[in-house]
Amino acid sequence: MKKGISIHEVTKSFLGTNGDKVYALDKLTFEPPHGKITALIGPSGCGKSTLLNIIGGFETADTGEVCLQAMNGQKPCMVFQSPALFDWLTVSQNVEFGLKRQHVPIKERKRAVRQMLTWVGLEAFKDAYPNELSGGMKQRVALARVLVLRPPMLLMDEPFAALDARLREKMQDLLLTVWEKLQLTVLFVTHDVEEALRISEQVVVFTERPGRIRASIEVKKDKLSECRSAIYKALL
Ligand SMILES: Nc1ncnc2c1ncn2[C@@H]1O[C@H](COP(=O)(O)OP(=O)(O)OP(=O)(O)O)[C@@H](O)[C@H]1O
Repeated sequence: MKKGISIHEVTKSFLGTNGDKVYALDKLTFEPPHGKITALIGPSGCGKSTLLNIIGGFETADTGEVCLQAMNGQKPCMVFQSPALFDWLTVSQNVEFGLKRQHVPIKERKRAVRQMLTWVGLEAFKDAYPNELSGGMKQRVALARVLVLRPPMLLMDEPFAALDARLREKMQDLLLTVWEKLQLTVLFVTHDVEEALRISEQVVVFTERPGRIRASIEVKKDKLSECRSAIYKALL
């Protein structure tokens, strides 16, 4: 069976303040490469978050289809710009939460949480509460909390946009390290061309609203300046 995700002619509208329909996406079709990181970039309001919300099951498309093949019934997981942790739970309890809900046996749960906290470098903070953590640390907990569920696909909506430049780079490195271990399919919304070039193997540039795909650019690490120019050209 074919693996991965395909998005076919997805259209989505919302009701505007004057009662008219506002089209966020218009017959959007694309197939993100399986097991790779794809960056989605485009003008503000062109429907990038709407697309992630439809894939994640938080919104429904008016028409069109999103096919999630060979995911064994598992759902994609989403990471937002603001980490939204459970403030009353410790770091390890936050990471454990989803596994507990899935009734994963306690021994297995603890082992998975320990491993994930090591991956994101938060072992020393396992008993801390979210309000004791910096923004970057909270985002690492948010990442650990979804990765521990071993999702086949990760949807990331400007996850590092609120962090300062140095921390953002550290988080990008962390994402790449984790991605190398898990090889999951990632859709990553960003406004930052350099971030897209650094983390992804493909950059999809959207048109103005209603969002369609203007260009799909393969990132070749030995030809970064050509890729950069192609992205800026598509964004014009
Ligand atoms: N729940 C909603 N109700 C009404 N309009 C909405 C809703 N969600 C999104 N929209 C509208 O749909 C359009 C696309 O929004 P969306 O958030 O998907 O864009 P985006 O590309 O992610 O934008 P940004 O880059 O600024 O985050 C916008 O015009 C937005 O105002």
